[in-house]
Amino acid sequence: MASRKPLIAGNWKMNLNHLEAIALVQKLAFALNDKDFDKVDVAVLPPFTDLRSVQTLVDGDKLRIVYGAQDLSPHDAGAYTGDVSGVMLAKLGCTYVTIGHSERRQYHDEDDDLVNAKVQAAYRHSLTPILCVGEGLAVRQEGRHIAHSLAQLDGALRKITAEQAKSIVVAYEPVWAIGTGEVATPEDAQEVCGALRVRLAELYDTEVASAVRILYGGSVKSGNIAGIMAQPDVDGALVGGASIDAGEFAKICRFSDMPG
Ligand SMILES: O=C(CO)COP(=O)(O)O
Repeated sequence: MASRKPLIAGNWKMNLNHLEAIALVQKLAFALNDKDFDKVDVAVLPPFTDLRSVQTLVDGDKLRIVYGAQDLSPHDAGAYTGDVSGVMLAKLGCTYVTIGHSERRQYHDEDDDLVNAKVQAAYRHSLTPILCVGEGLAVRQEGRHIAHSLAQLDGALRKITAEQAKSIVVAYEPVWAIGTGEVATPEDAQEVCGALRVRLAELYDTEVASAVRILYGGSVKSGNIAGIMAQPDVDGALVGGASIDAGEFAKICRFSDMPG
């Protein structure tokens, strides 16, 4: 069994300007210490417009916080007005890029083919995808949540080699739990995260399956993180709303101190 270092990633969504971004990362750096970073990887995923400011702060103060973007273009350069490429994100020192978030699937009609093209683009530029999968309420009520999430995983990983897949981060984010305060139970999270790991073993092998970090996302707070992290196939969290409050996010990063 590979030991997987937990990852707590904060998806700021469309919140915080570059000055607010600097303030938040400074507060977070102040709240966390080396012992925390030895136990957990901490990432922030700000809007594109904040990335340069975050890079300057992280580099200048040699912070152990890493950062990434919330999306990227499937193309590397060219006439794609408004898009941002993996080349640009890599140049800004991004470690991660979120791909296939349900809000992109919903509001920008992103399908599995586009998600797959974006995953390939991320790997072309040595960015680690945080691939988001997860079902909406209707699918959950029909009991098809596992099949739905596995199909999204299959679609995203087409043409991705075992060597590449080993480093991917998969985030299970049931849409009905995002921003609703309706957190999945730890058992719900484990059920799908476990099934995703089994699928990784089927698509590749057990080495890949045991290396990949699988996160849970959806109304994660300091009060529910411990129970979620206690699940064997949950290796971290993708945090939305609670990640733009430095104190609350720091508590989530210290999940081992939180009551279960
Ligand atoms: O979408 C999410 C993270 O990507 C989850 O958002 P909330 O934590 O606000 O529910």
